[in-house]
Amino acid sequence: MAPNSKAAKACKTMGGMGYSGKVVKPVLKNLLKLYDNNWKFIEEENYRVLIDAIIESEDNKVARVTVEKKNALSEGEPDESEPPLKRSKSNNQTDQSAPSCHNSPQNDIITIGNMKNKVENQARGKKNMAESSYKLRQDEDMKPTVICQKYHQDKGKNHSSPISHTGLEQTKETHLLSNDEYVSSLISSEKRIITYETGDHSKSYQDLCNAVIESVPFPDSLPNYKVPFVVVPPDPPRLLLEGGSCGTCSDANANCSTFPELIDLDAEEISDSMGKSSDLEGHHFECMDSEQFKAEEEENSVLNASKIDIASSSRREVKISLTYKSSLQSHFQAPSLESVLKQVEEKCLKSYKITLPGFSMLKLMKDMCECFLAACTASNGIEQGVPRTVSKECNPQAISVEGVDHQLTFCINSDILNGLVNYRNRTLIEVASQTPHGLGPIHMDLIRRHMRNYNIDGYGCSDKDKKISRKIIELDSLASSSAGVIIVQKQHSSNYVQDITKGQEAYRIPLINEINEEPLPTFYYIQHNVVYQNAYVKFLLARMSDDNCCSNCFGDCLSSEIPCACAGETGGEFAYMPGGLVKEKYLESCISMNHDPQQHNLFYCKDCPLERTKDKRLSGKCKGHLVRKFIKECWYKCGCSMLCGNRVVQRGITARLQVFMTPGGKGWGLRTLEDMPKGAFICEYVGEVVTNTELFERNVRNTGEKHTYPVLLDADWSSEGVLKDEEALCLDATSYGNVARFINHRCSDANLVEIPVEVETPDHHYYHVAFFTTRKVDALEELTWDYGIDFDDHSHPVKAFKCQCGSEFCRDRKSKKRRKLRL
Ligand SMILES: C[S@@+](CC[C@H](N)C(=O)[O-])C[C@H]1O[C@@H](n2cnc3c(N)ncnc32)[C@H](O)[C@@H]1O
Repeated sequence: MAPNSKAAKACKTMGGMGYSGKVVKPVLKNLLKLYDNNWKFIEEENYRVLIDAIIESEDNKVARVTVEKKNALSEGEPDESEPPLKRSKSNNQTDQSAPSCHNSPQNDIITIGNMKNKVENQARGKKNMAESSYKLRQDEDMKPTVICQKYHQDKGKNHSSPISHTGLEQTKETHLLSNDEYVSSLISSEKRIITYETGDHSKSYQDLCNAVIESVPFPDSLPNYKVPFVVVPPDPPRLLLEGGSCGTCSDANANCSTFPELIDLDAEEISDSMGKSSDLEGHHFECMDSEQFKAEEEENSVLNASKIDIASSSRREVKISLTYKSSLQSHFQAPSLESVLKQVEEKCLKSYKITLPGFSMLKLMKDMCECFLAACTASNGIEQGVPRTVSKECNPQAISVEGVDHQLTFCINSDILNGLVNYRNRTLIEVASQTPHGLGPIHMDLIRRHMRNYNIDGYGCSDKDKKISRKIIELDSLASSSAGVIIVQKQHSSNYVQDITKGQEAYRIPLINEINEEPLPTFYYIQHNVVYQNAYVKFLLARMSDDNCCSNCFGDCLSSEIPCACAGETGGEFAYMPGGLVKEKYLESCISMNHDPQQHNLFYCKDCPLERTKDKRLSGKCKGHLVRKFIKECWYKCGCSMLCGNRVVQRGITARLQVFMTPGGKGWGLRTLEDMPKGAFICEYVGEVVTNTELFERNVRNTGEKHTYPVLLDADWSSEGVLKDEEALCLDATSYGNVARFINHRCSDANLVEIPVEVETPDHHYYHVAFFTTRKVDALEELTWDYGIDFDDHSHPVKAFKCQCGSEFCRDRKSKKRRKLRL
């Protein structure tokens, strides 16, 4: 279309919205100048940029009138009521949360501990953890995670993504400025700005960089420069999906259909993000020079906060802008980017004792960009065909989640459902009479996923229940694109917790109990292992030789043709496929180790610490320890990026999980809310790293508990010969743990297998226990792993539980017999 007709069309469209040509033309002219006559940016999303600019220009007019009036008033004119200001694009916005990874004998896993005085232990544990390599957060994050009904009152509390972990309030405006040509072109293609306040730097840095060793705090105070510096990543990160802008996609059709998944924001968050991001976009598209910026800074000198702005574009660029605002900025001079980076580097090196030889502020910023993109696109899911993103276009009215009762609104064909849907003799769905506008396939997809995540699956676990659930889920696929009926579903649950992680994981992990009145579990949710006092886990950089890491790599190691040094552990070949799934042959060998340990390399120690711990007086015969296969992931010291496909476990949980009360007497269990392919990472087993001796003492101290949560790390025994009791390490998730503590046991045909993952230590004394799927797992299936319990071994001081796994290969003969008799 010729430019003139484009302009005429724009004016006509704006005219339809009540803006006269007189108002539209100057704004349009400015925009064309700003965007280098690139109509694409102006036209997209039905002239959204133009509308925003018009509103802004109108606001400015009103503001000018107000100022003039005030001036006139101060000169003695009579007071008149001020005209109400229209919504301002750049100011008075509220917070927006960013959207944002045995086998053998019973000895391999000890399930003997009991925790009687949990609260006492938590307090004690907390106190004693001063020497931990990972410092536990001594603040509200450390309050027990799943406690009592108080948690339900936390509704509306912002859910923080890994990036926006701080969950801090925002100040009311944001500036991204640069005179740089490249930056201005970047600005013009921006689609999203997310603003974080940099109040709690250590936390946000820790989360952003996923630092696995000691947390390196983010610079406490950013340099007092008014013009923010902008970091432009040299190449678009390779793991991103073609055409995907992350976060808020301004082009709903283009992007949301590519990334149909919606992160569960509650109503408040959604409405905040709706309002905020559109405003931010409009604001950030402006490219101001330092003078303008200065003027605006002074205008807003009431604000005294530092902020980090992160923006991504449809061209898959990420921009980070750090702004420090101060009211005392009279003699401002813009520094060069290099000098700023240099100063910050020096500050980091000095103040935070960062001794990494290759530390660079620029790299840190790049990592931030990559983390941001990773969080937005959750590449793991993308690779598995379950793309995820947060979209503000996703019809905010459609989803609202509030405390105990959450409500979903979705669209199904009125021909199919009319009236009520009953489920288990109760009304599950009522048909309301509103007609939704424009609920298309994108929304349907979102809704379908939400239905899965939130409600229907919570109503039972039998196959029959599942079928009904699925049937209801399927109904939405029959929906017509626009005509339909809004179905309002309410779920009243006696025991429901929105997120047991309290925002620590990338996705919420809800807990639901529809079975009984079992009290909610009490423990501290932690995302990473913490080292208890006596456990010897020293993460020394010096021990990590260059042979152990790929310092020359850049980006995603898995995509390079020649595997890097990290693949050395798995015979020069990476254990992961490019999408992050464990390779078939590798997975199969880990599964077969568990099924048939005798066929594998077993190490028998002469004086088995495990047997010793069972009974101090007797030195029982070692039952053998598996010489395990390890996955080595690229590490902190490696040159590759945070998005590297060889950092699957480090990136944390990306699967949609739910803790639920099992119907078969196993207590709480964990299930997936989405189909998972074979070889997919589910979660790490996280807990306190304690010595075998400490675990034994804990068990003695705390008897009578129904459920226990320890796991033994025994992989080093073959390499170092006999380990002393105090050296053999265990993970105890009883008081401090993550979601893996809810995974129940299943004999032999469990759908998860544990694989040891080496991250920060080259020996196998300490490592990460990661769970991967042994086969394709359907949504709503309970996740299980084989604890390796020998139910015939009665020498153990604590009796093994009566296995209710229901597997045809159940090793608990008594349980099997009992079940048969019942049948
Ligand atoms: C790591 S916890 C698993 C979560 C636990 N169900 C809960 O409610 O917290 C291990 C405990 O769960 C129970 N459990 C796990 N698998 C079981 C099974 N197959 N049969 C019976 N109880 C089981 C046992 O009490 C065991 O000590």
